[in-house]
This record gives sequence, C-alpha cells and structure tokens, in this order.
Amino acid sequence: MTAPTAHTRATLITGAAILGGERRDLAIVDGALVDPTTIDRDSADVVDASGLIALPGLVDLHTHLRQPGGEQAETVATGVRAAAAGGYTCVFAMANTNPVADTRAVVEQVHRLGQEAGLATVRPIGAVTVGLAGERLADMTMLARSAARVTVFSDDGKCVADAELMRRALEHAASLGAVVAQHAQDPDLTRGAVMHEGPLSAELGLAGWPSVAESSIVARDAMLAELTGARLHVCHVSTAGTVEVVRAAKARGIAITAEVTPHHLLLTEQLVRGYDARFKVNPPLRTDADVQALREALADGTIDIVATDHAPHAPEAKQTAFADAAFGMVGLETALGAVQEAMVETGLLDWAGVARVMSTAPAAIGQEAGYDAPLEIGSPAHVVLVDPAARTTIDTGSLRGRSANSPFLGIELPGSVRHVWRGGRRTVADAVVVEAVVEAAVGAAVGAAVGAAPLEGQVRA
Ligand SMILES: NC(=O)N[C@@H](CC(=O)O)C(=O)O
Ligand SMILES: [Zn+2]
Ligand SMILES: [Zn+2]
Repeated sequence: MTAPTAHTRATLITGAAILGGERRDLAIVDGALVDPTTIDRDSADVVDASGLIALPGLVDLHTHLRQPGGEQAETVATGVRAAAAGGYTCVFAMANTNPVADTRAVVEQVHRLGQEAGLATVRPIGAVTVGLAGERLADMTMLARSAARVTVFSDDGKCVADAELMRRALEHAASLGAVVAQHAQDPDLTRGAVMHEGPLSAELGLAGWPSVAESSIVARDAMLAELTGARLHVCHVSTAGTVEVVRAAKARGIAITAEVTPHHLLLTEQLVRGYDARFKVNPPLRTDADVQALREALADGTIDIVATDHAPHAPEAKQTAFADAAFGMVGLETALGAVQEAMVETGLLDWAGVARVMSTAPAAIGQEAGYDAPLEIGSPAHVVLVDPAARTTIDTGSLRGRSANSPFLGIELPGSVRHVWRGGRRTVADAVVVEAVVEAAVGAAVGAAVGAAPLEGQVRA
C-alpha cells in the first residue's frame, strides 16, 4: 500500500449511462477506476455527466501520423491532439513514414514522441518489408524487441503482393506472437485506379479499382494464414465480396480479423461526381450495396473493429485534378459521430457494441493492455463521456490535427466527445483538448498505480 498522502485527488463522474446502459457513478483515483463508495466525495473533483454516455477510451489500430518525413501534413503531436478530440486514448501509427518504420530508430522515435505529447498512447506499427518495397522482410524480430514493442506489422499504403513474402511474413509474425495487417489491393488489377470500378467510373472517365482486387488478396491471405497458423488482420475492408471471404474464413476457424473505416460505413462513390479530391481514398468509396454489407458485417461480428485510417494530406496534395491527388482522408475527430450515425442510429449496434468495436477489440488485436474490462473497477481510467444528443456541423474548427482533408466538412454528424481521461489524466475537458499533458505522470499512474503530483494542464483556446 502506498501512503494516503501519495494519492491524487479523486475524480467523481456522476450520472453517466455506462456503455449506454445503467446510470452509475465512476470514480478515478491514481489513474484507475475505483469503487465510488470508497472515496471522499467532499474533496473529489465532481463532473456531472447526466445525459452523457460513458465509453472506454477509444483505440485506433490504423492511424497515419506522418512523422518522420511528412510533418507538413501531421506530426505525432498534432495527430494525438486529433485523436484525443475524437475520444481516442491509444493509436497505432502506420509504418509508411519517410523514412519507413522498418528500423529500431524510427519506431522508438515515434513511440517517444507519443510519450512526450502525452495525449494518447502511440504504438508504432512496424513495416513488413524493408522500405515498404515488397522485396525482402524487415527485421521484424528487432522491431518486436525494441523499446517500442511492435506487435502489429503492416506495409499499409502498399499491399504485400508477393505471396511467398506474405507467407514468410505470417510465419515470422506467428513466431513473435504478432499480427500482419494487410492492405489488400492486387496491384496488377488496380494500375492507375483512382475510384471504384463500375458504371460511374466509366461515366466520369476515371480509372476504376475493381472490388475483386481486394477480395482476391484477402482470399489468398486467409489461406496463407491457415497454412501458417498465423494471425491475419485485414485493413479497411470496403466491399461486399471481401465480407463474404472473411465470413467464410472465420467459419473455417482461420485466425483472421478485419476492420472497416467510418467513411466506408457512411459514404459512397456518388460523392466522386464532383471530382472533389477530398473523396479520393484508398480503397475507394464504393456502392450503397457495399455500405450495407459492411454495416451488417460489423453488426454480426464478421468485421471485428472500426479503424479510422486517418490519412492527413497537405493542401497541395489534394488541390489538384482528381486523378493526380493523394489518396486519403482524416478521420480521428469524426469517427465516433460517423459510427453513431451509421450503426447506432440505424439500430445495428448499441453503445456496448460501439465500445467493443472501437476499444476492446482493437486493443486485443494490437495487444494493448488495460482495455479488456471497459469501465470496470480496477481498470486503468480510460474514460470518454459522449453527448449522444448533440449534433455538430463539421468545419475546420472541429479538426484538431494539422490537415483538413475531411470528407465530412459541411456535414452534420451526431454526438459530441465532451470529456476524455487517459489513465486518469484529463485529455479533453468540455470538448476542448487539454494541452501539456505530461506522459511521465500518466505513465506512473497507469503503470505503477501510484500517485503522481497532478500537473495542471492548459486548456487550448
Ligand atoms: N488510405 C489512404 O487513402 N491513404 C493512406 C494509405 C493507406 O491507408 O492505404 C495514406 O497513407 O495516405
Ligand atoms: Zn491502406
Ligand atoms: Zn492506411
């Protein structure tokens, strides 16, 4: 036992609907959730959460933070600010940086920058192949054993197209207890492709990206996962055909998990009609039928998680002809609202389901500890309070990262992230990101469960 004087002041959250269900109080002491009846209510910091829903801190398995090398679009510090604003307490940073995250130096740098920024845990993803070049395997063992503790490997942005290399990557990952996250895109079927292939791409005169270029790679990889006994994760599933493949693979007992992005749950290729490059993303926006299949697959568990694929781009990369623009959309700040609209308001998922697909399950896939018992006493205090009745028209002011390439600008989304605690430390207060959250204090609170002196965060104007 630590001395009582070492404890931080308790926080008492009153009246929140826990995971959208029963209303009960939550109490935070020394970074952990404790029994609210055991704290001194008079000295506690009280947050009235009536009308709000309490969710666990969100975990994003697929974020592009752009550092090193793409700092004009995003840095680790600006990316975690966007993450906190969206209710995320942990993000996995994709490896397609410059230089690529295929060395100990890069993964440890990204991890350390995350600790310094303090607003969310940053878990670097390691490259599968050196330089994402698809030719030879990166030193996955070294990345896994680095201080950054890599548990997810991905060449995202590029497909590991070579089947032999993918087989070796899966074997290697299995020996490390890690998972390979595949960007499933057959390069031979998608040369020059910029939008979904179908009647609309013909009408618009844009090169099409056929659905089969995704589902065929997922089918191959599922069989390789079966052969190797490895865990395979499928990035950004976008088609009804891929859903069928994943469903069949799961029925065979193959260790496959899959993610869907908020934009693929809500938007269709029809948005490309205006040739606005904000709607250019990889994989592309698809059809109504695909959106419906993705929603049903997320509801029935065929698709395990929602991941943002937050892909910030500087204005120059998007202010160009559609065919020449960069692929990608930002998504951290709008993910929860998009999921509320696509899944909760349609009756497909309740809030406990949202907590599962946006926190518990992604943490499990990425082996991030502390998320397996959401909002339960004894767990680290990763807490999000959401106002489900709010409606917000998204504008650049809603976006807290460095880039504004959001498909939702000018669009109203439901819900609002009001407050966030990560390991008991406030990262968002009244919908405003609290800057200067110091990692050392959070680390002490989460890791050792002993009190650190509370540092007053500054509220960003
Ligand atoms: N999704 C995208 O359209 N772009 C991503 C790469 C990727 O996720 O494949 C990016 O890094 O910009
Ligand atoms: Zn990708
Ligand atoms: Zn991506």
